[in-house]
Amino acid sequence: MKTAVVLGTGLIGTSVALALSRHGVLVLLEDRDPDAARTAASLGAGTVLVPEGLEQPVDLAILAVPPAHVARTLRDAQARNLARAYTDVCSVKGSPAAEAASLGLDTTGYIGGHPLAGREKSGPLAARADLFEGRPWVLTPDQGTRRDVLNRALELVSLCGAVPVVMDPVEHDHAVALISHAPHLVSALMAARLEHASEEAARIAGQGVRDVTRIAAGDPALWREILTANAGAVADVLEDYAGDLAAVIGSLRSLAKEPNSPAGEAAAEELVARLRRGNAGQARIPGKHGAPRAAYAAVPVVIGDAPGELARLFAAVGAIRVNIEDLAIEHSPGQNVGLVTLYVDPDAAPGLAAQLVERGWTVQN
Ligand SMILES: NC(=O)C1=CN([C@@H]2O[C@H](COP(=O)(O)OP(=O)(O)OC[C@H]3O[C@@H](n4cnc5c(N)ncnc54)[C@H](O)[C@@H]3O)[C@@H](O)[C@H]2O)C=CC1
Ligand SMILES: O=C(O)C(=O)Cc1ccc(O)cc1
Repeated sequence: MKTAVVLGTGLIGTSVALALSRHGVLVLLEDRDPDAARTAASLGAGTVLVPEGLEQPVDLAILAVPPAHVARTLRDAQARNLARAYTDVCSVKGSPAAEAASLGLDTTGYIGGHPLAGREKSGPLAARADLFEGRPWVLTPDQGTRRDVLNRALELVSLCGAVPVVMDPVEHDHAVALISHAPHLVSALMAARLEHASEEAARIAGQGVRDVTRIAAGDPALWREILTANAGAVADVLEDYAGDLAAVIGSLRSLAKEPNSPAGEAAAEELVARLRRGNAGQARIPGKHGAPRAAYAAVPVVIGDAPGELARLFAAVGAIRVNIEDLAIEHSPGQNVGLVTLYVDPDAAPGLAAQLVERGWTVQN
């Protein structure tokens, strides 16, 4: 790919443009908000497209606009003969394709796309060239999609460092309802419980509540569009969730009323069964770069809140010659220690823990 146009230079469009520019692709930028395109250009994402600026169609146009704008942006771009192939990055795939068909557009030159990577921030200033590195990128070709269009989209995915996954649009929308859209709402509803929390409660917030609510910081205007475009599938997931929630509340009420009775015991068992199903579901989430989650052993190490502590720990693990496969850091402001959980080969874990203790580190059991 030598040339591309990015239409919509927000978080995702600018991230794509940065990745392509770094690979030497000449990228032209356009946004209905001229400031967004200028900002993206100033970040090194490409050059602002001027109306008379295109002598011939570019190799690929990437539509990175909100869901309800995809089909109309495709119509306008095709009318301007902007590109030889078109794709989008929208979080839903069924409705833009249906709208494109109903507008009578040339859908042979268009392939739906969706990078499964994002941030809870919007706009070009939140963009990152490496946002898609190792992440799945769904493509939804249909029987009419031209082979050169599919290949161009595959090249885009590869230049962004992502992993292509081919899916049917309807199957995609059900999948993202489960793994992205319903979780977003659950996160938002949980975070909303904190709106009127006392100062004291907010101050002691730890890593768990941060993990559960991180995506609740997303842009409500964009999420309104995503949820509108996938409302039925998201409602299906949340209906099942509501059933579980009602059962859990029932168990907790029994426990609160008579914890030491047979009924309380049954309620506790019921809760544990649901927590175990949570363990099982969580274990289905693939590890880094989409690889199957390996059974790593966790070695939790307490570190002091001082500059260079993390580097000192890594150097110690390196000297013990153990590879860190994954890492989690728990740190709550106001506390003078943090907990670093090192995930390592299970065979190496006991030796690593013992040697770290020998070197003066505190390893939790
Ligand atoms: N935010 C996220 O984490 C992810 C978003 N997506 C999808 O990427 C697309 C863009 O989302 P973000 O970059 O997050 O939003 P954003 O709000 O950061 O950027 C959207 C940009 O599109 C521009 N725009 C809106 N309508 C336009 C039109 N008709 N013509 C030209 N420009 C127009 C806006 O001015 C804005 O600069 C959406 O379809 C979203 O579903 C996909 C993966 C992750
Ligand atoms: O922030 C995160 O972890 C996300 O998962 C963001 C995200 C939002 C919307 C998408 O269509 C894809 C990814």
